[in-house]
Amino acid sequence: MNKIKVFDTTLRDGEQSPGCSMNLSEKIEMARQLDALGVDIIEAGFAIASPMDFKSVQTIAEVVTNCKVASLARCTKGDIDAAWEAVKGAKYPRIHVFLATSDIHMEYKLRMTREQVLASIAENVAYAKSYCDDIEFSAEDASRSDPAFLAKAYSTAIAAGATVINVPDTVGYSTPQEMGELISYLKKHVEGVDQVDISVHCHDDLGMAVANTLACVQAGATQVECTVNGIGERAGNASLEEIVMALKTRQDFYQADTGVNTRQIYRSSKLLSNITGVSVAPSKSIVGANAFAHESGIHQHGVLANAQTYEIMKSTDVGIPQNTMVLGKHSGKHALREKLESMGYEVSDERLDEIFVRFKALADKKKTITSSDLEALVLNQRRVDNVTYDFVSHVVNTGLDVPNTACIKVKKDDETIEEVAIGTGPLDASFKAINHIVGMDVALSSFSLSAVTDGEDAIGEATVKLAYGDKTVTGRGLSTDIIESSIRAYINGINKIMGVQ
Ligand SMILES: CC(=O)SCCNC(=O)CCNC(=O)[C@H](O)C(C)(C)COP(=O)(O)OP(=O)(O)OC[C@H]1O[C@@H](n2cnc3c(N)ncnc32)[C@H](O)[C@@H]1OP(=O)(O)O
Ligand SMILES: CC(C)C(=O)C(=O)O
Repeated sequence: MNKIKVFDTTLRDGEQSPGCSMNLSEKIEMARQLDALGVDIIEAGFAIASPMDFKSVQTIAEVVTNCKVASLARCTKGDIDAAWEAVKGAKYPRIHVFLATSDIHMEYKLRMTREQVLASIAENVAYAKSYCDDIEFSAEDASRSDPAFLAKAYSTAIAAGATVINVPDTVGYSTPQEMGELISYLKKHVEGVDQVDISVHCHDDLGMAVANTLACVQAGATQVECTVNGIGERAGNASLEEIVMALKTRQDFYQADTGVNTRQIYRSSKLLSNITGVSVAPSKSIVGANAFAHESGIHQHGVLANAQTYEIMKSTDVGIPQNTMVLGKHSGKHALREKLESMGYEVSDERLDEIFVRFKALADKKKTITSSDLEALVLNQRRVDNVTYDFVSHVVNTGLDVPNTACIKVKKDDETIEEVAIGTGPLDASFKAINHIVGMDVALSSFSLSAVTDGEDAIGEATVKLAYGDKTVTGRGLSTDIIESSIRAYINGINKIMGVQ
């Protein structure tokens, strides 16, 4: 089994992501979490970039106890001095020196010839080495560089003292096959390559950062550079959680693993989202809200029988306490029964069928059904067990300066009865129409409405007190539509009066 070192650059490349800037205390909190996560190296920042960046690299170097702490530096003495000043207090300091090697970067950005670039690498890597044993050299835009020249650049860096050579796909241009082939090529053509770690740093512009990273591992890379939640410049960096879990889950294929404590993955992801205010997409691999959630009935049935039917990882392995069964319009009876039982409701098959019908009707209106929705459904089902009148539909016309009218349709036995009434408001009109249907002069003595579940599509519960002769009953109704829940409550009350009679 090959041990792959994890170089986390959430606090440097990750922070270069627009909207992901962190202040000093946030960076320290995140660094402590990365330490607990068990990454091998934390790139804490780019010390020359600003006094705050310098201070955060310096403080992180002091507080982190297990991992190496690196600072980025251009090939300039000033950058390297700042990087060393910032990391020198670390238990295991590293200076990360970089210079671009692609023709386009050298010509337009650096305005340097190939010879000048090689000379700068030799000089600056040696200068960094005069401070620190552990030196990483990155050839920026390596994947778009001439491979022969790239090999020379890395050979020069190793000769000057580099202990890690990093191969960035800076603009996320490469394919997995190309990246794998590049690593194989460098293993053959870089002098001294056997004495150093080969690292890979991929960006996600074409959505291939993780695939590219894994292809490099297959080809012999021994360090992977990545960020929590995949944050980073433009479309982001390779995501730490995806690489780590791919290696763990497919050890049979990659024959490699990391030293990351995967149970800290979810906590790290959450902390970063809380700090930056940038949340991950629900469908994001490993840490997205839906990564271990099942809504469709066929999948839920499978998972209840054996989680491995639809889960290739255990949620607990990434620190998510359990997988979730989301009840919604695609769910089936197996999951509904399981949920009801977990809430303490033992239901017969017949009763489950009844609840299931109402559940599906509600799920068509509401995106997800929560425990309190379900509770409301079950309890309401009990209340209407002895039904005389069954609500079918309503049409209400209401507005300012127009007559409020309601047309209510109910079922009694096999007969459908419909009545129209005018009232002072939509509910008064509806209740009058119901009174016409049942042929009784029932009086409404009180009415209240409350939300029993949360969110935009919350269920409203209407409660009515109805008086008829010497009888007073309470009726309740539930719906995401408050007029419907009021009508249901009124009909529920009427049914109770009929029951008492
Ligand atoms: C691929 C990557 O992620 S690389 C890291 C990118 N991250 C960042 O840039 C974030 C932090 N950066 C900064 O705060 C600023 O860019 C600083 C402080 C580093 C430099 O700021 P400035 O001095 O104003 O330069 P500016 O950013 O405008 O331009 C970059 C300069 O660095 C030079 N440069 C770029 N890379 C390197 C390198 N590896 N080695 C030496 N010089 C380099 C450029 O040629 C340019 O030089 P010039 O000023 O002589 O034209
Ligand atoms: C500095 C290097 C490693 C980098 O961030 C890149 O090339 O993307």
